[in-house]
Amino acid sequence: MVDDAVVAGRGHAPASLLTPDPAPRTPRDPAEDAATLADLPDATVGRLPQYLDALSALAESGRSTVSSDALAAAAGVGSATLRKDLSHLGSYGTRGVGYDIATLHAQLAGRLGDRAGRRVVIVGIGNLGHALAGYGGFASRGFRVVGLFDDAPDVVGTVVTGLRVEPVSRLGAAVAELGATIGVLAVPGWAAQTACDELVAAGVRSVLNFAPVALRVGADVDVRRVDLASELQILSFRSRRRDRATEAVGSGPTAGSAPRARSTVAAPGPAPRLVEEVV
Ligand SMILES: NC(=O)c1ccc[n+]([C@@H]2O[C@H](COP(=O)([O-])OP(=O)(O)OC[C@H]3O[C@@H](n4cnc5c(N)ncnc54)[C@H](O)[C@@H]3O)[C@@H](O)[C@H]2O)c1
Repeated sequence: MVDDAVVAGRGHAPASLLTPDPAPRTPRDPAEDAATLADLPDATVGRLPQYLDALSALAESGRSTVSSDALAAAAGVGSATLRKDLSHLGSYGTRGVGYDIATLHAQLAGRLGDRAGRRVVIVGIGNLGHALAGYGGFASRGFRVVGLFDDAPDVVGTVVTGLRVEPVSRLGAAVAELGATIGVLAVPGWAAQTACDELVAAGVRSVLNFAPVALRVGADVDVRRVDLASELQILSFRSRRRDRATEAVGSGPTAGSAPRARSTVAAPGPAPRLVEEVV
């Protein structure tokens, strides 16, 4: 039997900002809620975790309010972007005071759904599965890892961060028993489609896929793929493009009347950017 344990660990949100689980749900008008969520641009949703991290850090430093400029700087986005994002959520702050950190944190966390203590199962408990099972960042965002699954006989039955690894044949029954709504795939690429199909058959509609393959799913299933190798490739490409642009500036017609040697270091780099893209 799988223990219903919260994986403990280092958290991003200070205790004062964490909502206990199960959390009291604020009564809302479901129709209004659905409309608000549907209207929220994906790019805004993608930045909400950055705002949450920044608010947590500000709360940890003892602050109770923050200006939009300071919050934007802490989150690494432009002020106009932050104000626009928060206006989608109906958060405008108070002139001269800014935003109340605890209130805004609760509002953003609620919009992202982490007040519901959403339950996560991980399929594939190898190197990555182990690391994910012990990742404190899930718990601090209100996600509970409630089930671990694998198909290797030497892995099934072992205990990882307090949870006993179950055979994938138990997935269907266990997902229902555990109330899991999110599945994390940490299996090899060749096994990912089958494992995904098993998750979907078990009733899971949200899948975080770490395997380096594109998964085929129905329209009612949401898959997010995390691929660190691709991110490295993109960084590498951008670095090459930056170097080429620097070279072009150094050797172009506006570079001066005297012929210049091509150089990759002559031109000053762009001003440091605060924006850090989330993988
Ligand atoms: N996205 C990323 O940035 C990133 C980083 C590291 C690894 N990965 C990917 O994550 C996956 C796991 O990597 P790893 O290093 O942990 O591999 P691993 O070999 O250590 O672990 C894979 C685990 O999956 C299990 N497994 C295989 N088929 C299964 C199935 N059908 N059902 C259930 N369990 C099954 C294996 O028994 C094993 O325990 C790979 O696809 C790898 O490419 C992605």
